[in-house]
Amino acid sequence: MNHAYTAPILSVNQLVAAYGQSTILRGTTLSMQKGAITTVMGRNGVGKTTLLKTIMGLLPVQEGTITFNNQDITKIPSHKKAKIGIAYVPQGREIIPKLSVYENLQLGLIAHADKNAKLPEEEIYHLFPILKDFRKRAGGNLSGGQQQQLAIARALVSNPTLLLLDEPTEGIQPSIAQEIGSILQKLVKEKGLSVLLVEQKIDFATQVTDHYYFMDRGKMVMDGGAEELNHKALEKYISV
Ligand SMILES: Nc1ncnc2c1ncn2[C@@H]1O[C@H](COP(=O)(O)OP(=O)(O)OP(=O)(O)O)[C@@H](O)[C@H]1O
Repeated sequence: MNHAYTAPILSVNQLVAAYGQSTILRGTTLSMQKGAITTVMGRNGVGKTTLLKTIMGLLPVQEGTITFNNQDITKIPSHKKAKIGIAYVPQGREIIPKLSVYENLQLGLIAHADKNAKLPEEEIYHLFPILKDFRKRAGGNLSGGQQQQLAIARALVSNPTLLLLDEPTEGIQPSIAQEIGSILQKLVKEKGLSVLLVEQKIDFATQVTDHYYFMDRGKMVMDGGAEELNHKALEKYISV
């Protein structure tokens, strides 16, 4: 595997994690460069979501280590991980449907390290203008793409340096997906954010990623720079 990184923000080393008796991560190893987008690809059920959950501390690590900014965070619980700068946008977004857009955004403050922090409304609405127009609308009344933007915006409210993002393009229109891709690239470029993305769509991944990993049955089996993202090779793995 190619590990030409100089300053990893996140290193996952030989991670093993399970749901009860069912082992899903079987020695997963990954290294992420600061200020870049790293994408994990792979078929359904190979353990991509489980990897994000384990990094976030929602599933215990059985073996292996997770290092974030040179700090061993293997055993740190998820709420503490949020406070040290890791944010997680799960698959399905988890917008609270009855709360307004504004109230959903406020929930992001819970994870902020500074308990007196205020909602950075201007910054959020600059990135996601649609959320300003809809700030009083119930979250449940937004389209899938708008909910995804809200979920990312809410995660940014905690001021993370690492964003874990699970299939943001699932079920949304290609044009909105492209918009989300551009916003992610902007965040990386302007704020130095690092993004660990789980994604099944090769077109989206090639649009945004700096480095990719390909996962199969709980392990990384291939990785490389964006320019090496080979459609044919990946399609062979991705198509079931
Ligand atoms: N809460 C759970 N309890 C038991 N098994 C689970 C649980 N969640 C996921 N699994 C199983 O773990 C395996 C890996 O699931 P995971 O969601 O990590 O895969 P994935 O690569 O993200 O796929 P997808 O794209 O479908 O989300 C699957 O076989 C799944 O059925």
